[in-house]
Order: sequence, then C-alpha cells, then structure tokens
Amino acid sequence: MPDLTAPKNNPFPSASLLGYPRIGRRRELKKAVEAYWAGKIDAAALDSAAKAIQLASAKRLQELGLTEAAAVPGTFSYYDQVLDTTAHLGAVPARFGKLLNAEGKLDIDGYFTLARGNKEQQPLEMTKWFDTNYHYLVPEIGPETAFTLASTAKVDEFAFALANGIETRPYIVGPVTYLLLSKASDGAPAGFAPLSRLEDILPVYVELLGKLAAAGAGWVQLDEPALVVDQDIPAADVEAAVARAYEVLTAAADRPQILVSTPYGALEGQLGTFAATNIDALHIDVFKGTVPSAAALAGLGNKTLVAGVVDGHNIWRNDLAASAAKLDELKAAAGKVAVSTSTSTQHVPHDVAEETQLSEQLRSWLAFSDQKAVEVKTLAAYLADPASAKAAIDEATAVIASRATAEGVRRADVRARTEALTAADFSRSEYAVREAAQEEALHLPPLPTTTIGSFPQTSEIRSARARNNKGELSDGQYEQLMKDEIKRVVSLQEELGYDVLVHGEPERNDMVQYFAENLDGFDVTVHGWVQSYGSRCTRPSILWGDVTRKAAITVKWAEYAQSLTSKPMKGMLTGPVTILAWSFVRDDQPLGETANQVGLALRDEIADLEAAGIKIIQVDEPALRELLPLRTGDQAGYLTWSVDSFRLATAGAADATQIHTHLCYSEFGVIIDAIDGLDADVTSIEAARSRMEVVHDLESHGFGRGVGPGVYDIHSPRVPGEQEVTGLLSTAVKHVPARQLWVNPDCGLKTRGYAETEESLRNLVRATQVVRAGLLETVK
Ligand code: MET
Ligand SMILES: [Zn+2]
Repeated sequence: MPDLTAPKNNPFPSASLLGYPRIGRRRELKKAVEAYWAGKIDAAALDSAAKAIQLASAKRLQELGLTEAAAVPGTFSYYDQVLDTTAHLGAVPARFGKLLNAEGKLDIDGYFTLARGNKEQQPLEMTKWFDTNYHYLVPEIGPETAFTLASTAKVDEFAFALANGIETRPYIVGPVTYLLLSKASDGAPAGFAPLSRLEDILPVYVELLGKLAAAGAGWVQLDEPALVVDQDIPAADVEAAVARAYEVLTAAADRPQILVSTPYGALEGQLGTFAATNIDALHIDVFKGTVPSAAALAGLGNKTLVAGVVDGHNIWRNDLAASAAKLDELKAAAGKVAVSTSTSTQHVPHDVAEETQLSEQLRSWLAFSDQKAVEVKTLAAYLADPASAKAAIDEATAVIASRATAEGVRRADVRARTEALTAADFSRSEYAVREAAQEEALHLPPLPTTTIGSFPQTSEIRSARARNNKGELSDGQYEQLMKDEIKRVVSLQEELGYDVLVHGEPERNDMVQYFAENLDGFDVTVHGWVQSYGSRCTRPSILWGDVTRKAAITVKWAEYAQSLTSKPMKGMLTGPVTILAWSFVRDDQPLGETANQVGLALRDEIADLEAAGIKIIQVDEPALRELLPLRTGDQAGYLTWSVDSFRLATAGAADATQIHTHLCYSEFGVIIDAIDGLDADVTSIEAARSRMEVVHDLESHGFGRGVGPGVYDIHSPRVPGEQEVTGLLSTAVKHVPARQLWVNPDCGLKTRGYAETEESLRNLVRATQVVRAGLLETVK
C-alpha cells in the first residue's frame, strides 16, 4: 500500500466538482441532526451518520469518474460552511461566554449553539449566501475577537476519507471572504471593519494548512466568492487584502497546494490580483461570468486555471458544445486548464435518475449534481482529446434543440397576453386614495396585529398529506382534515386577539411548490431536496414552459377561513419573483418574461379572491433581495423587471383591497427603493434577529405606507418575552410613524411547534397593548 500521507505534488485534477450536496440523497443528515437535537441519538450516532454520508458521496463521485486525487470535494458540513470556518478560527462572539471546552475546542454542542442560540443568546444572524437560496451564519468579529484553531473537523473529515482510500480536497472559506462576510460585533467601535483583523486570522489558517498537509492533503480549496461581488470598500483595499492573505498562506512551510475558488460570477479585475500571488490553482466561474481576456489569462503563468463551465446553480443540461468552445479559448491563453462547475452543486439535487415520475423528455433536459459530474468529466476528456467527446457533445446539442419546439414551452395564448400589456396594467390608484378606501373597508386599530401566514405544520398535517399522496386518504378526507386545522388556527387567533387573521396554510407543502403544482409550465420532483439552511431543505420546482393558471388555486381555502370569522382574513399568495427564485427556472428566455407570465396568473387569482370577499391579500416576496445581481451594474435591470412583475400581479386589485407583501432573510437597505416601488399597502420585513436595524433604513428613506418590522424571530424555538417585544416596538415607533406600524413575527410559523408559537404570539399581543397604551398617553 502506498503511503497516502506522504507529501505530494499532484497536478490539479482534470475534472472535479467545486462542492457537492452534503445533506445526503435521502436527507440523512437532516434526519440525524434533528434526532440529535431532539435527544433521540447521541453524538457518536450523529458522527457515524455524518461519516456514512461523506463516504457515500465520495464513492459516488468516484464511480461517476472523479477518480483523480483531490477531485472529490471535501465539502461536508453539519450545518453551514461559514459556521465551519468560524469554528476553525475559534471566532466565538463574546456574548456567548465560554463556549470552547477545556481543550480550547468548539465541540458539536457549542457549534450548534452558535447556529441555534440558547436561552440567553440569539443565534448568529443568518443571511443569503450570494445570489442563492442558501443561508449562512454571519460571523461577528470585533477588535476583541480571539482567534485560535478551535476545530479540526476539516482535518478529521479528510483523514476519514483517506483512511477509506479516497484523497479528497478539503474546503474552507478563504480569509478575505470570511472577513468580508462578517459583521462587526455588538461592542465594536463605530466604523470597525472585520477585514482589519486579517493579520490575526492568517496564523490560524496557516496552522490549519499545516495540519491538512500532515494528514496527507495534496490540495486544499479556499473559497473566495466575495471577490466576484462589488464590495462597499474600495477595490484597491480588497486587492491589498488578497495580496497579503495569499502572501502569508502560500509562504506556509507545510501546506497542501492551494486552489482558490471564485464562484457566483465573473472575477473581473481581481483575476490579476490572484495571478500575482503564489497560489497553485485558480477557479473562475465562466458559466455566469465571461471568459477573461487572453492577456489576463496569460498572467496566470504556471497556475492551473480551473474553469467553472458547468452551471452548479441550476439544473439544465450543459450545452457541451458551448462549453467546449470556452475551454478552447481558455486553453489557448492559459497554460494548464482543468474543468469544474461554476459553483458548488450544493444548490442542486443529487440525481435526475431518481425522478422517474418526470417525463423522459423533461429528464433528458436536466442535469443534477451527479449528471454534472459526468459533464465535467466529458469536458475534461474533450480537453485531452476532442474527438473522444464528440458523441456526447452532439447528443447534448440535439437534446437542447429539442427543448425549443417541445409542446408547452412556447404557448401562443400566453404570449398574446404578455405582448398586449400596457403601462396601465402595472399601476394602482394613488396611495392616499387607496388608504382612505381601505380604512373605510377595514377599520383597523392602531398597530394592527397579524401573522405572516403559515402556522405550525404539525406531524398530523404532514402525515395526512403523505397519506393523501399515497392514496390512503381520500381527497375529501384530506380536505376535511385541513379544514379542521384552519378552524383551529382561526380560533386560536381570535382567542389571542389578533386583528388580521390568516388561515395558516396547512394545505401547502411549500409556498412555491404548492403554486407550481397548480400552474401549467411547472413540474415538481420527489427527491430533489436542496439545503436552505442548517437542516432545512426545500424542493425547488422546475419551471420549464410557459406559465398559466388552470383554475383558481387558493380561493376555496380563503373563502372557508373567512366564513369562520368576522375579522379580515388575509388571502395568501407567493409572488412572481419568489416563485422564480425558489424554482429551477428555464434559461431560454429573459427572467422578466417568465416573471410576467407568473404575474398574470397571480393577477387572475387576486381577482378571484376579491370576488370571494377577501379584503386583504398578501403577496409574499421573501426572495426579492436574493435574486439581486451581485454586480451593481446589473442591478437596475433586475429591479425593474422584478418590481414590474409584482405590480403586474397586484395592480388589478380594487382601491379598497389592501395588498400586503412580506420580505425576509436579508439586508434591505440596498433595495429599499425597489421595496417602495412594489407599491404594496403594507410590507412586513424580517427585523428581530438584526434587532430592528431595518427601521433606520425605512426612516431615512421616508417609507410612507404600512410596515411591519418583525418582532419575533421565528427561526429559533426561543420565545420572545413580552418586555423584549415591547422594547422592539418602542424602538420601531421612534423611527416609523405609529399610524404606519404593524405588529407581526419575522416570518411564517410553519417550522415552529404550537406550544412556543402560542406563547410567543400571546406576548406579541400583550406588548402591542402596552405600546398602544403608551401612544395614547403621548397623545394626551
Ligand atoms: N406566507 C409565508 C409563510 O408564512 C411566508 C414565508 S416567507 C419565507 O410561511
Ligand atoms: Zn418570511
């Protein structure tokens, strides 16, 4: 047996993936982690579940042809790759007290505490990872943060695979991106920039590189996607940080060869910055990004250029001919070229072959992670010997061509409707007119209380749906169970004293999939889960054709719920941008065209809801921020079509119909104009985790319509106390005029249990009463 741990100088693998799903083909990790949290399995059982997934994934990728050393990415994570990096750096925020154990390590419980919070502390803030629907945990860095190698999880993961005969390529977030994604810790002085701690984290990276080299790693992958984004610090500062970081890391005495990866867009000017360092390989995204100039590529010298030509973020079969052409160009200008995906494939499911319920035609158009591994392998073969890949390339070309003419892809009725749209279809009356009409129709108290839509999806609800799908429960029985649940949700809200009620969305498996299942142009998967955050997964639908509404979707449920109460019942829809963002969307026409088709379908649904007597309709757009292009130059175009599609969906509503929207998960400051542009009468926004930061943006913008900054963080089981909520509301009324303010949680309650939900919602009402009374005092 060769000594696998001996130092080596292998070339970068000709074919590899930038990352791979880590949740398991059947969401084994989700199940194990949740069982561990529930105390049903111990740490050893969790560890062996994790190892089983790691090994299965590595073996699968080898089977698919990624057999070279370091071709299999070591991208496993128990929760999040940024949290992993925080753990390796020991960057535990001071507010958590002493989380490191006696050996100075962050054990698995400490790790989960950062992710989920504890009785005293909110978890780390969560936000979107670049332009994806994946969320990472935001590091909190201050002048006081101490850095020490507090975890060797990545070394252990590597050693475990190696012991099983597979040399993987350990992955960790690179130092510059790590600090650029961090926020200043609570106590940090004004103007403190986490990037100023660069010198202090580098020694920990160096120590980690040493341990990886000692364990036998030939390559390590440092992920630097922040370099493809326009940062709010000068480019020259970013460049200096990169130069310094990689000067130190490449000078480490014992280290694996270093691949720096830059997924999610074009690296542009920073390519030269990396070219000037001594790293061994540089990955660039040439799927979403463009092929750099020959001169820029020549600057890479002896470094391997890892070409991300296969899209890691969407599921369409690769246009191998187009990729081959890009590779030719790259090869002509750069010395060594290897093939990979544009991003980690953690954003797409495992395997199309599992989706046997899809038509053969649709399946032939798709590539999930495993198919992408084969595509990458084919393209690497092409680079070595173009003739060897000819059959595969021709087949891909033919299949892609078949999409253009397939039934349902372009429908004359749908196209006629979008082509006939005029400016008037995108606008409602002036807000003052609507406000008066709504006041008259609704008579709401000051600081109206409401929730965001979903109530806990109990195991009874989920099992009823599963049994209905299997045919064990008739549609009639299922419908009755959902109605019972709606009744329970309505009476709970009545009892708690909420002003605007919801039906609780029990009938929806998912806020996008539910609509996808009821619209033409979509298909849904059975096993196509992708990680959203932690143990949470979603199953994006596939939007492959022209979209139309077959029949009313939500009306009967809303109508039933409204019949149970004299309070206004909110109709609940998912907006066009979110439907697109959380589906895998066709790539053969501009997103704006697809969004308008969805907008029109929703517009018809709103008209039907109004006709059924629903006076308030919420159109959720939690993903509005997520699709925002990373480069500032591309943002205006996106904001125009996304805002337009929402307006198209909602502008048919009568003046007296109150249109709500809901946004969550992100910093909104940058898109506040667009949020205003949606022209919704009421906007609820996530704010509890970030402790009401958003109200400052709203204030400085002069946001003039209704707004509900969330006062209950629903992402953790923690119950907010009455005083805590009172405090948040008191902050809000200082910045937002009370007549505009609404009281609501951050988001829907579907992931919560009833016990904590009831208690929390009760505290919201009590706090509202306190603040309302205070408002009356000030008026007197
Ligand atoms: N109406 C939806 C719900 O309450 C909004 C969720 S936003 C991710 O679940
Ligand atoms: Zn939400």
